[in-house]
Amino acid sequence: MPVANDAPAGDIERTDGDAETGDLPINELFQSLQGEGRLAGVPSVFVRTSGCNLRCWFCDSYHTSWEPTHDWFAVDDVLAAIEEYDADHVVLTGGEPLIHDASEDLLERLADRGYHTTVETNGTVVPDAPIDLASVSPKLASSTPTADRDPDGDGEWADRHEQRRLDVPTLAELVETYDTQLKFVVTGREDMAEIERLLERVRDAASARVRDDDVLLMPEGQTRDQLESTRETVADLALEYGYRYTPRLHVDLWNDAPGT
Ligand SMILES: C[S@@+](CC[C@H](N)C(=O)[O-])C[C@H]1O[C@@H](n2cnc3c(N)ncnc32)[C@H](O)[C@@H]1O
Ligand SMILES: Nc1nc2[nH]cc(C(=O)O)c2c(=O)[nH]1
Ligand code: SF4
Ligand SMILES: [Mg+2]
Repeated sequence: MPVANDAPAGDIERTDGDAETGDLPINELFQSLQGEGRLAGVPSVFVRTSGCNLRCWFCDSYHTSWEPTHDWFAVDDVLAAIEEYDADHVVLTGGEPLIHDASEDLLERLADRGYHTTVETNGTVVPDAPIDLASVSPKLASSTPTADRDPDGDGEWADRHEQRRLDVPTLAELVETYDTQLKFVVTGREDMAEIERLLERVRDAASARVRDDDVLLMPEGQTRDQLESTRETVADLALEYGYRYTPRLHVDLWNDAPGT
């Protein structure tokens, strides 16, 4: 049973800190099954930081990007909350977790304690920290919040999002530094040309190999109903192009319930 409001995160002491104190803005902390990627199905503790440098129109974590909410917690208290669960795997996500320096501290200390760490990231920042699986989700043109798709306004974020969303040298460095999966949110066949082009550029720029096996296509959709209309198309594209398909297991199981 996924844990939401009664999670230990609700019990850990709130600090009045800010970024300069080394604290982290935490939106939620809960246990669930990893729903996406190579480790789908593995029980994991999720730490969701708040704040993002991008604004995907489809963001399923609206309260970490478009309208961020959080409390500030000392890294010690985040660790204590994680340790209350019987889990070996920790997933650091957001928002964009790597825009916070304190994420590096958290990752170091999780590694010291023997946890397997996955970081869910948009691939625009290279951290200086140990990570077991970098789960990188580069953002395609179809993610840009143009005026007709902006959930919050009139396309004010479109230019900034467009300028920041892809950074090939950063993606290449992530691939070289970490065991990496590249997990693309796919809205339809139109996305494939950009994925192919981007992979070619990353493969040219990186000294490490990117196998087709490390490339995952994930259907866009925040709810079961939305996935109903994208998953088969995306599965067919994975077969056609020879990439991996990843489900969104948590959405299949619990729809869009918080803390899952
Ligand atoms: C909320 S993001 C947080 C981590 C990081 N900011 C990123 O985008 O990778 C977590 C994962 O959810 C994916 N995601 C967000 N909204 C989605 C949607 N509507 N459908 C499918 N995947 C989505 C992201 O691409 C990413 O892989
Ligand atoms: N169960 C579950 N698996 C996930 N994998 C990546 C997630 C994320 O939001 O980063 C996520 C999430 O929110 N829930
Ligand atoms: S990069 Fe991640 S957290 Fe940021 S808006 Fe896109 S999906 Fe949401
Ligand atoms: Mg999620």
